[in-house]
Amino acid sequence: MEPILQVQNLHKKIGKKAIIRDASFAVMPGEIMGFLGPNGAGKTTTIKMILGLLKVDSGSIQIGPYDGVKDPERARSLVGGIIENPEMYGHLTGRQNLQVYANMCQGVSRERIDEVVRQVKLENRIGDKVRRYSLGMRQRLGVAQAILHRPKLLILDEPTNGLDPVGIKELRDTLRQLADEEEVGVLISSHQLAEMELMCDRVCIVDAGQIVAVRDLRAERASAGQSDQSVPTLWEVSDPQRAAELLAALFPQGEITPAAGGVQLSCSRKQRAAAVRQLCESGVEVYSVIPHRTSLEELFLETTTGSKGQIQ
Ligand SMILES: Nc1ncnc2c1ncn2[C@@H]1O[C@H](COP(=O)(O)OP(=O)(O)OP(=O)(O)O)[C@@H](O)[C@H]1O
Repeated sequence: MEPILQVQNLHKKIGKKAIIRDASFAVMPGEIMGFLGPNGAGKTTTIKMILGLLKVDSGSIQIGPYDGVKDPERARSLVGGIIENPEMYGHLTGRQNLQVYANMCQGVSRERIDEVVRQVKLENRIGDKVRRYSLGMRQRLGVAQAILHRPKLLILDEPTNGLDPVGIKELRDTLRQLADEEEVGVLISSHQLAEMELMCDRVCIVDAGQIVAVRDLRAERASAGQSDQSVPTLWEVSDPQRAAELLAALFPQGEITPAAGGVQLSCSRKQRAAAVRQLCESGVEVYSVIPHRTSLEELFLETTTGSKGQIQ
């Protein structure tokens, strides 16, 4: 399968400052890709170049079969985007807003408007004036507007800003459905790491204008529980000292450290099963066994410096 977006060796200077340095990443059809980074890392600048709102200094942006730099119009016909809060007319209804936008696109029928309204689950409120909408409803109307022309790539810059948990979940469901059912590739920037961990198939972390990590969360989720890799594991037990002795006897190579309510020891799935048996047979009660996987927040903090404008 070919990527719907392929960014390669992208560079951008503003004034004398290098804002983006040699950035390369791809988004596949049907994939939700998180675009993460500290304030000032260069996310919006990259997104603006992909959307054709900012000139590229060097490097390439391929959108489907089209060259985004040399053939911007055709390339952008495949893209829908929202940068921060979508602009809407508050005195018009949701449907009228979509109609205004549809009039600027070619071939958007009334049926298509009905279809996107259903997709973003605004059927019950589409006849209300937009000034009465919650932020979450405005965001979903923004998504409806962005997908009216059936883009293959949807780009959202910080769409979860200011949304409450219900609004975030609704947006997540809408994007998941677009990715799964219509094979739309989604590039979404956000600072909400826990939310991105739930929403994204992969994440790309940018720091000081460079891509510093790409992580395949979907593959990690699929392999979780199946892989027999050794991972740091927290053992919450009735008698931590006795547990430490028993675990040390069972795994002489292992490093056992005290932890809240128990001990910590790295072990594989099979080793965990053997250890639980041993502890229980020896009269130590096991309350929980928690394998620890690196969270997105930990990866983010490890790979980013905070983009304090150190590049020139
Ligand atoms: N028009 C401009 N003139 C000068 N510097 C700019 C301009 N636009 C962006 N920058 C600088 O480029 C860097 C990257 O900004 P950008 O908005 O792309 O970051 P971001 O990752 O989207 O940050 P945030 O998470 O805060 O939105 C910042 O240092 C910013 O100050």
